[in-house]
Amino acid sequence: MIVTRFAPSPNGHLHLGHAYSSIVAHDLARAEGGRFLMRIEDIDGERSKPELADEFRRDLEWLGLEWEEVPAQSTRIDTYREAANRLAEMELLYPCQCSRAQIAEQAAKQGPEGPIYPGTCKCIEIDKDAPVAWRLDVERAAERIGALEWEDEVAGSQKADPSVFGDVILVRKALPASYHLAATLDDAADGITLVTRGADLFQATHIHRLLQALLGLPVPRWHHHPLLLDETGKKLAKRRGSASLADLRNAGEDGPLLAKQLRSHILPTGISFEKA
Ligand SMILES: N[C@@H](CCC(=O)O)C(=O)O
Ligand SMILES: [Zn+2]
Repeated sequence: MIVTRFAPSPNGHLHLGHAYSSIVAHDLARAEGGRFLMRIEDIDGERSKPELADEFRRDLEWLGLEWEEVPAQSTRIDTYREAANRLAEMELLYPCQCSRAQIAEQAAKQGPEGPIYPGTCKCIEIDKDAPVAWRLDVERAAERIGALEWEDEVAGSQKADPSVFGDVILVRKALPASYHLAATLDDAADGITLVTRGADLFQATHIHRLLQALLGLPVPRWHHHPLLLDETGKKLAKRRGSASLADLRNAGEDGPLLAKQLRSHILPTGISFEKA
């Protein structure tokens, strides 16, 4: 059976892009008589605002979607810690105390999400009194596992290229896990068979595929859908003034009609799909 999910982070309001994403995931599951889950990804420290989760539920309901909600990430901290310990025992993690500024200074290469960390801390003694993040030694991990592939319903078969982000952080300073570790573990625990999300997370899948191999997790398929862009050609974001679903809902807009239009790729003026 097909199981999809919508996994919003409660650090800002949902906008049209999220509406589209949740509808795509919902419909892909429903078309096959499968299950559609919502998981609140609330381990972003002070950026997580738990009260937004309730707003998200009202937004999805307003769109006319039905879902099963699985436990939020904040209830799963032990499983993240356990997985990080296993990777540490495999000697695949190393501590890093660099600041963003230091990394930008050290980096020689740019990745999809900014400077690639050059591994400077691999052999450095850590300061026991200062916060530590744990990075995956990607080259070592990839060597141990060998070549990997993954399947995207939209883009086709992919050869995993886990080095795209350099040595990613798996355990953040003062936070139990990074997005990569938490989402990969949760998708497995939730029995997700089709990971559905925006194309902005396409590259992240290379890392997730490696983590699955390292941790012996089942391998789903992926569906990375096109993003919605605003009138300036940038992806929708509340901080750039994109209307939130809560605003539209409170203004009395018709949620099911909006859902129907998004399904037919009819977008409000100024909004467009990113070209693949
Ligand atoms: N929580 C992530 C999405 C994670 C995912 O779909 O893998 C976000 O809101 O951007
Ligand atoms: Zn470092």
